[in-house]
Amino acid sequence: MELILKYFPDLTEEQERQFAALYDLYSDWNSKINVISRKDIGNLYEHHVLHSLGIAKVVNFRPGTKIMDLGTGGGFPGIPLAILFPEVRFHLMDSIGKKIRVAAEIADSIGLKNVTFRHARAEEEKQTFDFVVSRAVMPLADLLKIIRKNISSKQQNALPNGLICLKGGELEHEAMPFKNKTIMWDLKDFFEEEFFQTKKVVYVAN
Ligand SMILES: C[S@@+](CC[C@H](N)C(=O)[O-])C[C@H]1O[C@@H](n2cnc3c(N)ncnc32)[C@H](O)[C@@H]1O
Repeated sequence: MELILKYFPDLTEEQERQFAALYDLYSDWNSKINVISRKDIGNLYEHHVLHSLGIAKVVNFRPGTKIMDLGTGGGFPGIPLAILFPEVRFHLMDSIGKKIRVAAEIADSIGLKNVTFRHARAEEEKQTFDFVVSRAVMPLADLLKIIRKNISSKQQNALPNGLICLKGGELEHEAMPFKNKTIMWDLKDFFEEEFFQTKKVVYVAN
């Protein structure tokens, strides 16, 4: 939890309480339904919560922004982002019902009011959003194909509407076809922990 305050020192008491509650909630739920690797639960704040918040280091979403988290699993990156941006609306989707249930239970336990959940494949979602966020779900090209229908043409942020992904490792190849619409940031420029050395935030404009 100190790690979150190290990089996001301006949290309200409510946000601090919500982030702090995540450890016990994920430990408990993860022992019943696997949403993150069991041996990684001790690294919850670094590998999952702070990693998700990497998106907030590159874009500051305006109040009223609508965001879909495609393949959220147990709520990453959607839940940490929803805590950080209480005035932004998040729609968390996953095709596996028991995972989205964990995300919904955790959001309910910490009193998150700006999140909706849907158990379905993203291909079936018809609503539109300013951004789609995603971590560890599928290659960029496949994501872009699915979400083309979900990106609203009305702009309300400094960054034009599009896809924002958390990715690791070599990406030049994957992003090549969309090179002129892509911006990449290295998370090591924001977070000093070793885990972030190779991690990136990738944005593709719609
Ligand atoms: C490796 S997990 C990552 C979960 C989470 N984003 C995280 O980083 O912890 C990938 C998730 O994507 C979901 N998924 C894959 N294809 C999907 C689709 N077409 N629509 C919705 N969810 C999908 C899977 O059910 C799975 O929960």
